[in-house]
Amino acid sequence: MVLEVKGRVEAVEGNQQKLEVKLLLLGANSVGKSALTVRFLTRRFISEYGDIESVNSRVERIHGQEVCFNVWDSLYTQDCEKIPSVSDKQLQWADGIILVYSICDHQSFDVVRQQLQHIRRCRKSIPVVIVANKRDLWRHRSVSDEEGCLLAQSQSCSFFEVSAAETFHGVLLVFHHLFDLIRESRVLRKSSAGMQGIVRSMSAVFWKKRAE
Ligand SMILES: Nc1nc2c(ncn2[C@@H]2O[C@H](COP(=O)(O)OP(=O)(O)OP(=O)(O)O)[C@@H](O)[C@H]2O)c(=O)[nH]1
Repeated sequence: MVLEVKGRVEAVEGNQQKLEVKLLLLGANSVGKSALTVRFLTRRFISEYGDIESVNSRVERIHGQEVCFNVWDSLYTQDCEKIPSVSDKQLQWADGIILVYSICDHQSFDVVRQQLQHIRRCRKSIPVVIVANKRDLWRHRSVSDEEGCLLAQSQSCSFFEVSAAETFHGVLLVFHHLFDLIRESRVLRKSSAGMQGIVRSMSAVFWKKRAE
């Protein structure tokens, strides 16, 4: 079940504003999307998770500011004829994406590669973090960390290897890092919109003067 969530910035007590970010988790079946989500939201690791697609929230204070994380834990549908199980709705909704694969499953790495290609075609500059999960199962590794790193570098993404089963902090780092990327990209968008505004006003003055 997918629950719709509120707007982007909400006023809270006084003049302070609560920042809101929307994070989408994608990746093949059983790579640990729910495990990562639940770890981040509750600090806990539970070994089994239902097949429920959901958006859940958690509010945190980062650098003195309230941040509401809305996390969409998606389901991978194998029978999808279209590009691997990423809908337009998901891509329009998200401020940032976490692409998850399991280090023990090379096919799940291929799914991430395909999903990333699709994402870059639709939303070229959306912040993306690639997460190689199940690091605790290194004895069964079939994807090297170099492969993950190279893919991330080639598509301007960040890369983390974690274990949702083992630690909360590694998982927290992923979500916080994505939050930082989203904040930077918003600042960049704002300043480029500001520049465009200045250029527009200057050219309006210029053309007005020429017309006089
Ligand atoms: N050893 C180990 N097992 C993990 C880890 N993360 C998840 N799992 C296990 O992998 C299985 C699948 O995890 P899920 O979180 O349900 O994976 P998912 O990607 O949400 O799967 P779908 O809901 O099918 O899309 C579960 O049995 C988890 O307990 C991890 O870091 N290490």
